[in-house]
Amino acid sequence: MIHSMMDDVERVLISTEELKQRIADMGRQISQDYAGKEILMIGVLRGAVIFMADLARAIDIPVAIDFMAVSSYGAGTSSSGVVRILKDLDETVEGKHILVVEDIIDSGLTLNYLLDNIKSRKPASLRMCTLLNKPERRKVNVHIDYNGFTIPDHFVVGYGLDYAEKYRNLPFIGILKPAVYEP
Ligand SMILES: O=P(O)(O)OC[C@H]1O[C@H](OP(=O)(O)OP(=O)(O)O)[C@H](O)[C@@H]1O
Ligand code: HPA
Ligand SMILES: [Mg+2]
Repeated sequence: MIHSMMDDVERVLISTEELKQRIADMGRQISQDYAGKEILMIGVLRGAVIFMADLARAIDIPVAIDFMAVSSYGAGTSSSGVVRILKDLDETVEGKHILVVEDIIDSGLTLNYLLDNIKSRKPASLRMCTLLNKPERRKVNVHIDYNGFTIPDHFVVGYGLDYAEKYRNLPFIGILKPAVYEP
C-alpha cells in the first residue's frame, strides 16, 4: 500500500471549510480596521506562507508583502527558546502600517522577538495576526491583535504547519499521531 499523509493524522482539528470561513472574516475585519490605509504584511517564513496567501486575498485594501525567516524549532516539536534571523526584510518599515502574520503562537518566543525587532525600526503602527493560538504553552506574554482559532495543546500540522518539514501542504489543520514523532 502507498503511504498517504492522511495515515499520519490522528484527526482533523480544523477543516478546510472552517479555515476558509474564518479567514474571510479576518480579512473583512482587517479591511475595516485599516480602511483608507495601506498595509505591509510581514509573513514569518516558512509556516505563515499558506495562511498569508489566503488572508491577503481576503483583504480588499492595498497590501504589500514581505517576509522574515527566523528559526527556533529546528526539527523538534518544542521551542529551543533561541531565535535567529535567517532572512531579514527587503522593505523598509519606518512610517508604515505593519501587520505581522504568523501561523501559530505557541511559547510566544518567536513573536516576542520579532515584534521587539520590528518596533525598533519605527513603523507607523504595528499589529499581529495569527491563524492559531496555543495559550497553554505560553512562556512570554504577547499581545495578539487578530486570532483565527485558539487550540488546545496538541502538536498540529497542515495549512503551512510542519513536522520536520512535512505536512505543510495538507489543506486542513490536523493532529499528528504521536507515533510519527515518538520513535
Ligand atoms: O510561539 P513559538 O513557540 O515561538 O512558536 C511559533 C513559531 O514556531 C513555528 O516556526 P518554526 O520555527 O517551526 O519554523 P517554520 O515556520 O519554518 O516551520 C511557527 O511557524 C511560529 O513561527
Ligand atoms: O503545533 C505546532 N505544529 C507545528 N509547528 C509548530 N510550531 C509551534 N507549534 C507548532
Ligand atoms: Mg516549524
